[in-house]
Amino acid sequence: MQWKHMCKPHAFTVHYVQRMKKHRWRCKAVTFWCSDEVLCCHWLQALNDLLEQQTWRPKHLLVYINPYGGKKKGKQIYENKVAPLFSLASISTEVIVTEYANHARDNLYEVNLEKYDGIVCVGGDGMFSEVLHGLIGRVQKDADVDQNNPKVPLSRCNMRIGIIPAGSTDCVCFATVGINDPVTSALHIILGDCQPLDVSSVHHKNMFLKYSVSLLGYGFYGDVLKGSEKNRWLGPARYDFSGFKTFLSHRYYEGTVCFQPAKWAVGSPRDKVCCTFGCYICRQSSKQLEEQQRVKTNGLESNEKENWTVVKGKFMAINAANMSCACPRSPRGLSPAAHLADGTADLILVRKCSRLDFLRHLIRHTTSNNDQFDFPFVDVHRIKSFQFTPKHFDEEDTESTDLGIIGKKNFAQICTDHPSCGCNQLNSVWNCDGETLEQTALEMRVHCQLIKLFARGIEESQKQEDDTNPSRV
Ligand SMILES: CCCCCCCCCCCCC/C=C/[C@@H](O)[C@H](COP(=O)(O)O)NC(=O)CCCCCCCCCCCCCCC
Ligand SMILES: Nc1ncnc2c1ncn2[C@@H]1O[C@H](COP(=O)(O)OP(=O)(O)O)[C@@H](O)[C@H]1O
Ligand SMILES: [Ca+2]
Repeated sequence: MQWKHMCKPHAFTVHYVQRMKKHRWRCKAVTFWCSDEVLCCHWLQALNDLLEQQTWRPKHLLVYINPYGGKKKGKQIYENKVAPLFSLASISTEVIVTEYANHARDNLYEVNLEKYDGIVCVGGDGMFSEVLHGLIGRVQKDADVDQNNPKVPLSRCNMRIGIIPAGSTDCVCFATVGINDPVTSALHIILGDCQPLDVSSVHHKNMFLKYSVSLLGYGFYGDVLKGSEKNRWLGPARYDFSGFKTFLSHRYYEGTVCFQPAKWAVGSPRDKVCCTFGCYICRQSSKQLEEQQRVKTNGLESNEKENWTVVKGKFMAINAANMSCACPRSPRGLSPAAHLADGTADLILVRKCSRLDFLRHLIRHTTSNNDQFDFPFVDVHRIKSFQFTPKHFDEEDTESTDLGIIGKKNFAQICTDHPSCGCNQLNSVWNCDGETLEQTALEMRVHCQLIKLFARGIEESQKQEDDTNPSRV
């Protein structure tokens, strides 16, 4: 709210949020005029008192900008679209434009977090991942939690993160806000929205590798990412180019997947209902998970061996989606019914199939009412953890096999398995929220609601949600 002193009559301006089409929000203003100065002051006082009571709204923010993300417009987007809104809302900021990869992550280990009510990340999913690792790592360090222990319960992060989309895919923003629009994201931050988010930890034996909030994918999405890296100069189009090439190469990879189903979970990956604002399934599932954990720690349940399901095979893709992974390329995402905060991930196994079938499966990601899981070569499971071991995995010789390059000894074997492609690529790489992982054998575990975002999930479409009859927040 802003007040302008005008000689006569007296006036003040209220800025508010208006909902537009397709989850877009805009800041609008209305000016109230009054000839009675005392009455005007009373109104101002009352409105300011109401604003003061909204303690969940941030007042001090720490902002990291990746100037090289997406179309390299991060700094411009922040300065032109976001900073003016923050100053209108009387939010003070400390802005750091990153100078090198991992600058934001390293900085978060040093900075005095108590000075801030939240962190803002201007960039893509890779930049968000950096901030995520900095914040979670910092909180574990302060709480003396060993991140290398895959079984240890992690300490929750209360500091919220806001994402201003300025990257290539921006799927974390799209899947939590409903649109990649810097102004909309800035308004969610200003209003102090809060959306808890599941985070998966990824380990190789007893070594911590990475956290993932969106996609942990092997095979197709790993190869797309790897192939895109040398074409970073193409900007966001590098993924389409690499996607096309990866599709043509039509590789499959052998290995064993073991997973633990999330038995407590209320929903299933084939549900028609999606995760929305105030999601009932997230609330119910996380409550049941907490109850299950309470029973376990109280020793009321015998230490029964937890069920593991084992699937061995030849896979085009193995995708663990912590959230829908909706993005402009795929508006419903890799797993449309996945939830943001239910403590589970959806494990999608796409087995070896023909090129045409794989194309049909991919195309279904782009349309709104087709089920991409409705194929005999696709299985999907709601899980709490999984492990993957590639077939060509030599414990003694991890490094050379992890590079995926076969030695002479194995060559005959790959030629019979893989006659057509003529490549010597045995293993794929993992795509972990847009970063490639060195190791191919790994385990993943979901940590329910480990972090919080300045977002509120996807609001269900309302009839009045159009430009002619907008609704106000
Ligand atoms: C035929 C068209 C098929 C389109 C299928 C689209 C599926 C898209 C699913 C997207 C999942 C996104 C998960 C998020 C990953 C991000 O973390 C991560 C990093 O983002 P950042 O750069 O912002 O930091 N992004 C990515 O890994 C990019 C994944 C993009 C995949 C695009 C695949 C395009 C496939 C095109 C196939 C074309 C076949 C044509 C045959 C004639
Ligand atoms: N100043 C910088 N110089 C080089 N790389 C950076 C810098 N700041 C961040 N990065 C890295 O750039 C990568 C991609 O950033 P991101 O914002 O996700 O863009 P995109 O969506 O185009 O991939 C991330 O891995 C991040 O760590
Ligand atoms: Ca989830």
